[in-house]
Amino acid sequence: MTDPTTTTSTTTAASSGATLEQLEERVTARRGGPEYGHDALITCDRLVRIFSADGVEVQALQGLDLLVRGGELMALVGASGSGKSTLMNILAGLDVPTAGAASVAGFDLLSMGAKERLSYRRDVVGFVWQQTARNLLPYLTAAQNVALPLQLRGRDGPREMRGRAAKTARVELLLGLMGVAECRDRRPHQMSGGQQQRVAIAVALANEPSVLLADEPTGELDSHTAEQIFAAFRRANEELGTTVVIVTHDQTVASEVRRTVAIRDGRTSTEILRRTEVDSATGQESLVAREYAMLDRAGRLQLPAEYTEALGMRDRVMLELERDHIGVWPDDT
Ligand SMILES: Nc1ncnc2c1ncn2[C@@H]1O[C@H](COP(=O)(O)OP(=O)(O)OP(=O)(O)O)[C@@H](O)[C@H]1O
Repeated sequence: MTDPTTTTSTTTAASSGATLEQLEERVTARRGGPEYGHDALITCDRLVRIFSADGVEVQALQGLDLLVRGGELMALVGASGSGKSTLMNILAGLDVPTAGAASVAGFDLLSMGAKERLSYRRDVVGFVWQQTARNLLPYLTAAQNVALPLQLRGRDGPREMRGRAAKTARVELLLGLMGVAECRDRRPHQMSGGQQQRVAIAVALANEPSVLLADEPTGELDSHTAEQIFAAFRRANEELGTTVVIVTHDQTVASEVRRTVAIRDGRTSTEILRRTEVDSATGQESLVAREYAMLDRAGRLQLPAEYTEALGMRDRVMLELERDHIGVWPDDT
């Protein structure tokens, strides 16, 4: 490895030595490449959301990039105020970003009109909120709550779902899948918090959404009940193929998914991927987790605070391009 202290210019290391023709070729090749997020179900591209309250601006999202592929079950984590709920409200179609781009299942979340937004919220995304009371209508039974979205879709829905028998069958199927079939004729106040949340997931799944969004769905529940709720999300993901995004503070939930994305100061900062590895000698399976930092489209990287603080890195760092990695050193001038 070269001694970083002798390096005078590092930012041009990647391009130094390239001829003008080679640089032009690289730019042309990049232009012809696939669009960002072309194969993703959810694409957030440099998403910005600024709130103004009493003349004060709050930048809740500061250029957030996120791609979620169809069929994923993933968790979003982050400190209070990092922008998780703001992102969920945008993905749910309840709020509109200030700038950037966001699309879900081909719907452009910035440009869609009122009518399109309504059908997006009714048919493309389902959501489950933390407050159990917010998810269900108190004067309807569990079965009636699940049937409501099907009735609201009415004539716009698929032909095979228009008859009363088909609707009843779907309600039964979803309540069964969520393990709350016995609650079908009960109103919310006659159910436990956990049962209410599982009925809420059934409601959210009624119109076969592409994406199920949940904002702290286990926040009001004890850990055993939280596990049951998480198992219900997993069943929705595995048996119905629904893409699931869960915002959670719950470490158990976050560690049970294959992908956990952390948000910091309105941007995605790190990501943990978990995969099953089989020991070639013993044949034993184990779950291996690996943490990654996010590199945004402009090449910006957020270094973990504990790393930069440990080495006293501030304002400026030195970079060195090596054959298979980039070195980062504290500025010693
Ligand atoms: N409607 C609003 N008006 C003004 N500021 C807002 C509004 N909604 C959110 N904010 C601010 O935006 C930032 C991000 O808030 P957000 O609710 O998205 O964070 P969060 O990560 O979900 O936090 P928590 O985990 O506490 O729910 C915070 O500083 C918050 O005060």
